[in-house]
Amino acid sequence: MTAQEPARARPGESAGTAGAADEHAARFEATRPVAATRPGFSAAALTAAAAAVAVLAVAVWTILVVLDQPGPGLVLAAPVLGCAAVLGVLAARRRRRDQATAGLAGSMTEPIGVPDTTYLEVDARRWKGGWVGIPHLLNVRYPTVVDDAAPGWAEAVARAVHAHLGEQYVVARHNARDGRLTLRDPSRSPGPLSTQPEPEATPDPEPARRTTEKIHRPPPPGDQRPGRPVALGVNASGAQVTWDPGGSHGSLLVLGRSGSGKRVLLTGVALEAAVRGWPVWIIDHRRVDLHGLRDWPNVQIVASTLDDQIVVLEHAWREMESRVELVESGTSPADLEPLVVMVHHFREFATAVAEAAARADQSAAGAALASDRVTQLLRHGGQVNVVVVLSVQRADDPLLREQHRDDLGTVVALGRLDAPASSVLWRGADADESAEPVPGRGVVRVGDGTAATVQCYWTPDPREARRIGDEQDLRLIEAFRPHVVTHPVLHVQRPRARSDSPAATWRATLSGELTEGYASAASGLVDWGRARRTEQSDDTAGAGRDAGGWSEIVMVSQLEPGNLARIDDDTGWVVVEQVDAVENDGTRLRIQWRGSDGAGTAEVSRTRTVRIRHLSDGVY
Ligand SMILES: Nc1ncnc2c1ncn2[C@@H]1O[C@H](COP(=O)(O)OP(=O)(O)OP(=O)(O)O)[C@@H](O)[C@H]1O
Repeated sequence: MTAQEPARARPGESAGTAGAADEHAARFEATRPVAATRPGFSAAALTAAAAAVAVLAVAVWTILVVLDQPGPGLVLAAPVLGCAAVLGVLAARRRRRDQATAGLAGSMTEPIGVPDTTYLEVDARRWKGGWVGIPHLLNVRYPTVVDDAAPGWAEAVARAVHAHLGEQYVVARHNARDGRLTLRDPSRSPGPLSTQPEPEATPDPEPARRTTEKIHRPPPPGDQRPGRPVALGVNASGAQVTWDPGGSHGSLLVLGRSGSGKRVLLTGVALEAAVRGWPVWIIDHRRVDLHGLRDWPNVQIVASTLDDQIVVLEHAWREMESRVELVESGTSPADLEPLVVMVHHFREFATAVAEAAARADQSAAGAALASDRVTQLLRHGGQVNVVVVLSVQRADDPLLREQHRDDLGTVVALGRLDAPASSVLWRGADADESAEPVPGRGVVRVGDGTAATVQCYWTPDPREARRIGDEQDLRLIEAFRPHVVTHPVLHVQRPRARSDSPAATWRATLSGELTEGYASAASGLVDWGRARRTEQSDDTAGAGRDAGGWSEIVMVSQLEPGNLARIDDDTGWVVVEQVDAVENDGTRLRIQWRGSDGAGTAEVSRTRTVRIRHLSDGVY
């Protein structure tokens, strides 16, 4: 052990020398908790309260007897005495529970590795079974100098508690940095969450290292059952945690501060939805967070300007309304394909809409447009397969208030929550639930079910993955690329505003439409429709012909003979004739191409990106 290492405290171990033992004791001494903080009234406080109430009852009775009113005296004193008796009983139970907790702490000193129970704070909760009962949740604080890094340390503590109480416990959470361990009765763990590994779940070979490393999203199974739940991540025991968009808790709210992993989780959800063939509409309020999903097959639109975002939200709401009408006229909801509507940074978006409405002199209804639409989508969308996925940054967001709680479905809270937020979010039931501030680490809760820790899967942004060229990320992205585009790209078409006034612009925005294909004024990222139109305008005979089709960026390693590609600016658009490996160079490919000005060969890095064009046949 080096001088910097913390003392390894194991009762029963003989310290090498008296000096070392003293040093060890001194180090522990400094970590002794000042006073155990226990929630609720102490047994002494309850006893004192019982005595005070009993004295009050006797005093009331005595006064009324002196006033020659023994009957009313008895009527008044009896219930007060009853209260005193109840307080006395509670005090006695509290004392018994404190004794049981002290016994529990005693059973934990050895496996935890502290000299005695004064170094531990044991907060025992959810007592059930009999008058005193046994606690079903144990929050333990121990000194951070304890050596808790050994494999199986936390499980050994759980076993010791099991031996002491005869009730089995599992490790719900272990925060080594702050010296906190939470044990709970395993019967609480199952619930709506999938705590058993799904058949396709990839077992984590090194669970102990999960705290620090990315866990890559498992590739989609060959069998693309549309109803298959969406994987979110893994729980503390390595089992896959999933979200069922088609279930009764179909919407997903992702809560977390900046950098906690909201964008990464939303990217994963979008890819999972797209590979199932579901259309995905995205409102990306910060404009660039999810723009890597633009042009991704089945992601129909990533709206980045406020006007476009309002149109997308309006359309999602209209889509929901028309689906409701369909169901009313006899269509089975099961026949309605899921539509995933994602709003990243919902609160900022709603505030921006309210400000735009105020500038346009709109009524309160205009200002609340985003909140109202989202609330209605949350409330009714699930019944007609319009699935809402939202991200927000703050746990005190009005959306999380009590009146919306039943509509929220599945909630993933990433990172650490402060106690009041946690208590509001989990309705006080698991007020201690909060995850460590590790990116992607969170607590997930489905409806009113049990909250569980989750490490969300890492999902790369498709565009970033291509730019960086990380092999593993690129493989993952390719595994998720849908083979067939079942839902064409959409763009917003707005009527021209009658004037430049904010009110006219607002009205024009609200009557905007979502139209198939790319906008003619779109950026160079989506140039196929525009390029075709330009060529046709030169050729007057071709005017009015189909201008469908789109382009996308792919890696050179994805090029196939027959692709229409722009290998570089010199070649312009050419047809790929053959793609071969370069001898003795695994990093490059030889591409034979033919263009309008002749043919040629180019040796290009496998991971370089090129743009290819597709005709609008719906098939990649
Ligand atoms: N599941 C994850 N596994 C590993 N690393 C992650 C995970 N999620 C996020 N990260 C890391 O954290 C960084 C920030 O994540 P992300 O951009 O998703 O945060 P955010 O909550 O969307 O932030 P903001 O609110 O500022 O947009 C990522 O770039 C990545 O490095």
